[in-house]
Amino acid sequence: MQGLVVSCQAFPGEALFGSEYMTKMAIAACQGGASGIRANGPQDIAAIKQSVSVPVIGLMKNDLPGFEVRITPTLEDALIVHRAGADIVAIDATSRPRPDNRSLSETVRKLKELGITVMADVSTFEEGLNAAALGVDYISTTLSGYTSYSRQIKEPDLELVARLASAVSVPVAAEGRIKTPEEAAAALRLGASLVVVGGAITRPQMITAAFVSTMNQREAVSE
Ligand SMILES: CC(=O)N[C@H](C=O)[C@@H](O)[C@H](O)[C@H](O)COP(=O)(O)O
Repeated sequence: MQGLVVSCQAFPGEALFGSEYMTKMAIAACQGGASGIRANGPQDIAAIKQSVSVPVIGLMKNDLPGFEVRITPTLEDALIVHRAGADIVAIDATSRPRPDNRSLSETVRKLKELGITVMADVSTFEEGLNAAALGVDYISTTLSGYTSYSRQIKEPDLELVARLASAVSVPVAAEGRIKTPEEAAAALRLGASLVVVGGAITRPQMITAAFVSTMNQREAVSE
């Protein structure tokens, strides 16, 4: 898979929460030329798979008390995502403790034994190298800025994209805080095979808030 992957995710409390809305988002993304969809939870994954022909990267966000890992944190979660029909299963590929007490390496080994295609969501260069050595199929910069020890920047971490793309042989996805087509194109120039864009395409409340905030700043300047 190459090109633009649109992440279609909404959570309880968001106006577009629900598989029906996420499926429509996925169809709209495909009409616009998306090469893939990223989706959360077995219901959304199964519904989207029935409606689009592009590959689906599935994950399962699971917030378990006492654990920081939340993107498909256990082997069982990964198998649920796989059974729901995901073509690629995205998992947290940090070394933080996992709720099922399995190491990342054991989790990847079991998934690969089952022939499952794995995307490693990482927050640092070292985590990317480690994931590549474990035999994952894709590496994504998803978690940069979302672990306490990774780079904390407001922009997409294109430096991490470039470093990983030049160091590993598996495809690298640029993911996280990509807001403009120009940033997405820059990620490709830096070596990304895929660019995953979520909120900037599929979260209208976030897009609206960005408009409102910038408009308010301009008003404040002209007052
Ligand atoms: C950190 C985390 O939990 N990321 C999640 C991963 O699936 C999603 O909440 C993001 O929307 C996705 O990564 C796309 O990123 P952005 O919405 O910034 O384009």
